[in-house]
Amino acid sequence: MFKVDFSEGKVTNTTANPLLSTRKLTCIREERILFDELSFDICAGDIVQIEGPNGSGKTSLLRIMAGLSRPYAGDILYKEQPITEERDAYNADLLYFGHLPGVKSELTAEENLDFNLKISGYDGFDTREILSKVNLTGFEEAPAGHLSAGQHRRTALARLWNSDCKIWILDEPFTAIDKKGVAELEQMLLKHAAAGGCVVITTHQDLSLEENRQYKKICLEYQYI
Ligand SMILES: Nc1ncnc2c1ncn2[C@@H]1O[C@H](COP(=O)(O)OP(=O)(O)OP(=O)(O)O)[C@@H](O)[C@H]1O
Repeated sequence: MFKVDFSEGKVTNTTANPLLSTRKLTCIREERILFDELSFDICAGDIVQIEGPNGSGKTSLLRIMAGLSRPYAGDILYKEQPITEERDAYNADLLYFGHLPGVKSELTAEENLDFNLKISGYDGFDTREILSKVNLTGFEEAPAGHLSAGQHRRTALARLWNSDCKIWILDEPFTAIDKKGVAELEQMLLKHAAAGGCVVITTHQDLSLEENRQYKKICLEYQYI
C-alpha cells in the first residue's frame, strides 16, 4: 500500500499501461481549488481509495473521472486516450456508483435490479441468485421503499455482482451497510481487481485492504485560491 498526499501541492504519480488516468486535473468550486494539476494512473488490479474530509472534493473528482462533470482544466484518459474521444468504449467499460444509485422506491428489489442490469445491456442473468449474494433472499418482492436503508443500498450494489466492466468508480458504497456486508463487498473488490479490473472508491470507513499491494490511497485536502 502506498499513500499519495496532494495537500503539499502538485504531485504526480504515473505508471505504464494504465486503464484510467488523470492528467493535470484542476477543479474549482465556489472560488475554491479542490485539487490542482492532479495526475495519477490507475492500472488493472489497483484499488484506489480517495480520502479526505467532508467537502474536500472526493465526489467532485469521481464525477469528473466518470465523465459526469467537467474539470476546470485537465483530462481523464481511458487507456491513454481522452474519454471525450473514447466516450462509448469508456462508458461500456465503466460502472459508476454514485450517492443516488438509481433505486426506485415503488419498484421491488428484483424489478430494480432487473431494470438496472437491462439498461446496462445485460441479459440472461438470474436476479434471485444475484440478490441472494447481497443477502436479500426473502426481500425480492418487497418495494424498495419498504426496505431498510442498508437493504436499499444492497439492492443498488447488487449490480456489482453481475458486472463485466473493468473500471468501477464507487462513491461511498458502504453507507448504511453492516460489518458483514462491508467485509463481503471488500472481498468483491479484491476479486474484481484480481481478475484484471480496477476500483476507485471513496469511503469514510477504515478498510481492511492495507496489506494488499495494489491498494493505494490518495488524500485530498483543502486548498484556497
Ligand atoms: N456543482 C457544484 N457547484 C458548486 N459547488 C459544488 C458543486 N459540487 C460540489 N461543490 C462544492 O465542492 C466542495 C466539494 O464537494 P464534494 O461533494 O466533492 O466533497 P466530498 O469530499 O465528496 O465531501 P463528503 O465527504 O462530504 O461527501 C463542497 O464545498 C461543495 O459544496
